[in-house]
Amino acid sequence: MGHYTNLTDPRTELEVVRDWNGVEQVVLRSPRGAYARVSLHGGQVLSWRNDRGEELLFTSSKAIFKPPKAMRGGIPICFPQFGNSGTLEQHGFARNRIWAIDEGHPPLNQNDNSSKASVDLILKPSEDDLKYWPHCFEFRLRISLSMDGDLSLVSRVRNVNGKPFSFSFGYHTYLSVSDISEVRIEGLETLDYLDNLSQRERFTEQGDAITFESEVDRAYVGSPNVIAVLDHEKKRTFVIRKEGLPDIVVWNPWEKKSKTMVDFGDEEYKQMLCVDAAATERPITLKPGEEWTGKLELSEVPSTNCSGHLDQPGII
Ligand SMILES: O=P(O)(O)OC[C@H]1O[C@H](O)[C@H](O)[C@@H](O)[C@@H]1O
Repeated sequence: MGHYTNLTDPRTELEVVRDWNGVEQVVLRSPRGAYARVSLHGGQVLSWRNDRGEELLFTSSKAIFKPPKAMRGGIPICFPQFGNSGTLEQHGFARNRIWAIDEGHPPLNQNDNSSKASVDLILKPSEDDLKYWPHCFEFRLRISLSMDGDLSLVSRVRNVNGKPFSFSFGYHTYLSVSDISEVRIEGLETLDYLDNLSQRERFTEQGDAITFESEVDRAYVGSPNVIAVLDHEKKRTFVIRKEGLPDIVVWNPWEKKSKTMVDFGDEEYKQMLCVDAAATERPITLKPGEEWTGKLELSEVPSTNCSGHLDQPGII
C-alpha cells in the first residue's frame, strides 16, 4: 500500500489517494479514528476500520487490484444483476466500472450536525454498457462513516429511460472473521432460502442459528431488516441493518471451491464470510422517472452488548 500519493481534492475537500493503477480512492475518517477507504473502481469499499484500527472487512491476500475485475474483498456493488441468473456477466457490470465523485452533492463532513464523513459517487452507463443492457440509469451511491464508526451505504437508482426496466442488486459484503467455525448468524432462523448449490431450489431453514461446516451459497428471502453476525472468538458482533433490500445472501466457498479461485488463498475461507443485503429473488422494476433506494448499515459491537439489537427497526 506504499504506492499511494495523498492529496485533498480542492473541489470537494475530500481526502483522495491514487492507487498504482492511477484510480482514485476516497478516504473517510471519523473524529474518533474509524476509517474507510472507497475505490472509484466499482464504488467499492476496500477497507473499514474501527477506532482501534482493526480491519473489519476481509481482503484476500491474492486479490487482484486491477480493472476490469473487482477486487476480492471489501464491498463490491452488484448491479444491475446479482449472481448469474441473467444475461449479464456475474454480478453485473457496476463493480467493474470507474465511478465518478458526484460533485452535485457536496460531502457532508463540513458544518453538518450528523457528524458523518461521507462521499457521493455516481455511475451512468457507457455506450458499451448500453449495448448489453439498453437502459439509461443514474446510480448515486453515498458512503458514510458515522461518529461511532458505523459504515453506511445508500444506493439510489433512477430510471432516466423512456421505458421501465428491472434489475437485481447486492452489497456483496466480505466480513472479516476470526475463524468461520466460531461464527453464527442470528436473524435468519425459520426463513426460506434459495440454495445456489442446488439450482436455486427452495428450502426452509431449520437450525436455531446459522453456523458453518461446509460450503454455503444461499439467498434467504424476505429476511428481517436487522440481523447479527456473531464472532465468538473475537467477541465481536456485526449488526447489519438494511432497507429496501428484501434478501440476505450468505456465502462461504469452503475448501474445495477456494482452490479453484485464482484471487483467493486456499485457506482464506476460514477468515471471511459474505453476508450480502440484496434484492435477488424478485427483480426491482422502475418506471420512467422512478427512483429506488437500498440502504445498508454495518456496525461492530462487543458481543456482550449485542442482545437487543435484533429488536430495533432497520432505520439508518
Ligand atoms: O466470484 P464472484 O463473482 O465475486 O462471486 C462470488 C460469490 O458471490 C455471491 O455470494 C454468490 O451467491 C456466489 O454464487 C458467488 O460465488
